[in-house]
Amino acid sequence: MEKILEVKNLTKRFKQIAVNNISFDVEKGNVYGLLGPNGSGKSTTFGMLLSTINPTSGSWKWFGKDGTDTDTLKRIGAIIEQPNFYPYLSAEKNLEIVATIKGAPNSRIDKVLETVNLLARKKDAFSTYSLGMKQRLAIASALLANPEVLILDEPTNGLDPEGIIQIRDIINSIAKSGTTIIVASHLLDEIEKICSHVIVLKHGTAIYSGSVDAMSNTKGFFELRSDDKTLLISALNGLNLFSSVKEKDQIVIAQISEDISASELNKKLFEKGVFLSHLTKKKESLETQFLELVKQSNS
Ligand SMILES: Nc1ncnc2c1ncn2[C@@H]1O[C@H](COP(=O)(O)OP(=O)(O)OP(=O)(O)O)[C@@H](O)[C@H]1O
Repeated sequence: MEKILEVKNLTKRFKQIAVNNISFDVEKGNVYGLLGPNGSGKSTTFGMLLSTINPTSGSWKWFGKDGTDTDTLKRIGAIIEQPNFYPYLSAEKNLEIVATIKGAPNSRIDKVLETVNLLARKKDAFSTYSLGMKQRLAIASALLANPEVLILDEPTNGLDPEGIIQIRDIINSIAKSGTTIIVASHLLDEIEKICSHVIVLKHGTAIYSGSVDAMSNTKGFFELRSDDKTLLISALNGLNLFSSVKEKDQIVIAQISEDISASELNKKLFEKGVFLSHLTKKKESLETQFLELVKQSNS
């Protein structure tokens, strides 16, 4: 798989450490999330990768080339802060100005407005746009020069639920067209819905880097109940299928280490003389696993 970005031991220290020795790769065609609470170093990371903040140490390559020069920047569409559009000009006229600055052809304007669902409103003044429409226009503007990578910093900040869904759908459709996307967010739900890969930042340190699927890749657990709890627990322990067997509020919880279906387990327990009054197979939500990950990094 072609590498778009390779980051090695990137560090930024202001008075305090903002980004602490992070390394990750971005492969072509995927959507990467930089996930972390406010102040965890997301914007600083983008700033360094876009050459607006000097790193303290570390290195990176865009498209196999060291650092970020002007040629590289032409291949990247980024929205780090709300761009300044002229309020009294239409979306179309604003994009004409951006197209001239970026050297993009005006023929791209309708195409990018269509991508962000603003084509029908292109003649309207920017000042009449809702916050969600303004954000969508910013995305259109970043797409004008047909970038290979799109970088978005908290793209749904301040938007209502409908606006959030619209932005999310647009990001998903841009990703489907093959553009690599790196998006920073403090919202786990957003990352889960948009991204294939995630780098979790905490106080500037990457505490997880990998696929979103792998982050949620536990086999889950069974909840079981039986009149003879002692026999149930000893039978479960004897099966060697579980990493732990615990009791919680009259329910026995068995963390699965070897894949097994509920019906297979029921049969095995029945053979050992255990009669179940309750059996369900569950999986922790990504949120629970995320909190577990953050907790582990504290210890
Ligand atoms: N110019 C600066 N001077 C001093 N400290 C800074 C500067 N920029 C950022 N920081 C600090 O670096 C840390 C990381 O900030 P950063 O903005 O990168 O985090 P973030 O995850 O993007 O959060 P947010 O979403 O709130 O912007 C914070 O402690 C912040 O106060």
